[in-house]
Amino acid sequence: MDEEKPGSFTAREALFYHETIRPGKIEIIASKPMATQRDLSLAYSPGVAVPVEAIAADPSLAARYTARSNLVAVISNGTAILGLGNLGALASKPVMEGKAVLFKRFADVDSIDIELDTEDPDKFIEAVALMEPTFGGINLEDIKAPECFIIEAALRERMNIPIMHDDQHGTAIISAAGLLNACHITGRDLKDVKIVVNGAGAAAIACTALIKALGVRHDNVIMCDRSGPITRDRENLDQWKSAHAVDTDATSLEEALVGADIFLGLSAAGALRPEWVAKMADRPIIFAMANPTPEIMPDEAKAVRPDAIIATGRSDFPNQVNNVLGFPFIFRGALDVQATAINEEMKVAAARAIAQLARERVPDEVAAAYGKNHKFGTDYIIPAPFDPRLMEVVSSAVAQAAMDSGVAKAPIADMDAYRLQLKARLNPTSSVLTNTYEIARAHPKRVVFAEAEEDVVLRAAIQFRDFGYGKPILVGRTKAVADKLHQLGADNPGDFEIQNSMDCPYIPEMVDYLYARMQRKGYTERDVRRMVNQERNVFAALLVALGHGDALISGITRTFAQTAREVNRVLDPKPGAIPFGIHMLIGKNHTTFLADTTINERPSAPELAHIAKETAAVARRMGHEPRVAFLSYSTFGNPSGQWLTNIREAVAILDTDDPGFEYEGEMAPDAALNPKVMALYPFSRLSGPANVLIMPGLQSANLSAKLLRELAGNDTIGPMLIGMEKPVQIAPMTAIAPEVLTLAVLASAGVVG
Ligand SMILES: NC(=O)C1=CN([C@@H]2O[C@H](COP(=O)(O)OP(=O)(O)OC[C@H]3O[C@@H](n4cnc5c(N)ncnc54)[C@H](OP(=O)(O)O)[C@@H]3O)[C@@H](O)[C@H]2O)C=CC1
Ligand SMILES: CC(=O)C(=O)O
Ligand SMILES: [Mg+2]
Repeated sequence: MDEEKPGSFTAREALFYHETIRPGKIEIIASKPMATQRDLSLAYSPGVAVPVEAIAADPSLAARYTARSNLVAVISNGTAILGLGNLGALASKPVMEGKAVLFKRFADVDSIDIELDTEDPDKFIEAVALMEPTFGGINLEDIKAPECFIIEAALRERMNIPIMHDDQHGTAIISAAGLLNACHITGRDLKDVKIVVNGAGAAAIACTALIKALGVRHDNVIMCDRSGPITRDRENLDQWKSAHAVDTDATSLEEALVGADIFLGLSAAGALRPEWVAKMADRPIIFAMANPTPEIMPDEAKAVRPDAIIATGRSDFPNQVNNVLGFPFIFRGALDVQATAINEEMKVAAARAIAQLARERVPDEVAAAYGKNHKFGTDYIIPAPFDPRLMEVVSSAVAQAAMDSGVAKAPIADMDAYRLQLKARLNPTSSVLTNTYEIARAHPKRVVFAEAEEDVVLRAAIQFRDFGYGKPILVGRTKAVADKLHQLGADNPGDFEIQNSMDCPYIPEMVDYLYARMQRKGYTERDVRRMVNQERNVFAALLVALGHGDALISGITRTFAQTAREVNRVLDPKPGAIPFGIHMLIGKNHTTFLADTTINERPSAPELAHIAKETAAVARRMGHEPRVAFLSYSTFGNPSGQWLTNIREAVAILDTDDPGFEYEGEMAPDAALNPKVMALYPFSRLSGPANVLIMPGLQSANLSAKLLRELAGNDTIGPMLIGMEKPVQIAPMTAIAPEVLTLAVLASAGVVG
């Protein structure tokens, strides 16, 4: 590979990536504790004998007591590594490790690579078949044709778990999805299109079979291999190639391409020349899918045919048609229903689900990951691999098709619940917030977005409306906001309520209201009028104060302190309340509330007690039974120190108030969170690890929230502002649209505020 690859990486960087941290790309992590003698006894001898005997008596229990049902082998012999050819089993290992990582990253499927050093299909088949007890599924990879067809067919016959040769069927599903969409965009009907397929190996044969099953006519497809078009009169064709032979006068790829609508390349780097592309039909569709270097580079094709839709297998160009969009999600769905096979119905369902997804609005996580706004069209015919919706949409479609076609051993009873579970599987935040989203949807409120001219805010507001969480009220210059709504592709942009302080009918009542509050603080009516007209947070807060909106979200364009100051001119704390902030930390298996992370520098004992009660109430509203720990560097007086008094007094206040939840303190984080350390304090009133942590001061609180996010990889929501008379949320200036949306939904659902 060249040393410099424009816009992406050098060969040295690729080697460094593979070498650094630890060699390779995977490691195995235990899913159970293995810290004590007891853990050892349970996990290994003698405890392990119990599940052994249970599985011997009932093999289906392997799904319950072992990792098998979520474990897929990626198996190759290295005879067709990407488009690099037969470089042997060992050399294929980086690709197979990579596929294993993609299984985990995109669909939470555990996966291990296996490289078999044989080109003999019989030996390969025997080796894989013997591994059936180990795996819930087998993903065959980079095995050349025609051996791959023999191997896959034999294994499907012999084994009772899903087997898929990814280069055949994964690729076929994705390219079919891309093709459906490219034809839709160019106004073509599959039954009329003329296609040239270059390559007649594993991927090409399977892709061609699938598009024919979807309606492309046999005689409209010319397949070429290294010797040119595969015609009926060619000799020595194997059964897989001859199945796609046609009668044609074309004697070369170049001739076959004259007037063709579509080029499907599954062959080798540079196999397609620009001058041949020039002879294709109007608005040609070019899928140059050879990896790592396509049959033609997109800029070369565009130079001769600016009207073309171009896709490659690579992630550094638009339209990545690559089986990574398929295999993780196809196996996820197949494993979840314990499918005995991956059949045609499941493949077609996956292809249609992927094609449909590309036509829907792209969420902001994806726009943020790719640094651009994908919109269905020439440069976006297929979803991007980091699109978090893929798992929910594709896996559920595959699972449903497996059930409908009778290959599911464990059908799913509640598909809606399964979809939610899929969504939560990669993103624990979404499961933690499911309730909140439902509450917001059930009682939609009017939320004022104070900074609607900002892209992130406007995207959040659009989704707030489109997902049915409530009615956004957009504050900004009317034309600027309206233009942005068009730019961002909002549906029915005219339906949004835009409030502009320059022409707002509520200005007189706003000025009266604010003047009454500020006249004895040294402000003239004119000062107040200017403030209402010029300070968007003041104007937005006034909309809420006067009942023209129910909640307020701001924070993107000013610091937290400044935004809070402006809002405070208009809105007061709730009677008797102390405003403070909560960060919610979401890990894979825990949700923790941390307070006050935002406002009170050294809270007094009554303030700490108040913060504890309010935070416990928020935790409960979000579905968590609160166990509150007042944190300190000291656990029950050890070591002693001068800063403990107000924490102890706060605990004493709760003792008197009997607040109806568990609390304890003062304690260090390990005594609050680690069961073994907790056991040293049997008198502690916490029945389990704390999930609400009341911090002794702002320094430690704010630092902890940020450290836990940066170093421990927790997802963080917040700060969530508590204690204002109307729900107000102030997003961090660095927030992206999904974070703004979450805060808006939390405010609207009345869960915080
Ligand atoms: N984007 C994606 O997701 C995927 C892309 N691919 C790519 O598809 C290609 C083929 O992979 P796979 O099917 O697994 O491999 P195979 O070894 O099974 O097949 C290779 C095929 O390509 C043909 N071929 C090679 N060079 C040329 C050429 N210059 N002109 C015409 N045909 C040629 C071979 O012809 P012959 O039969 O005459 O030897 C053979 O039919 C690879 O580049 C691979 O990276 C594969 C899977 C997924
Ligand atoms: C993507 C893939 O599987 C290949 O190129 O072989
Ligand atoms: Mg492959």
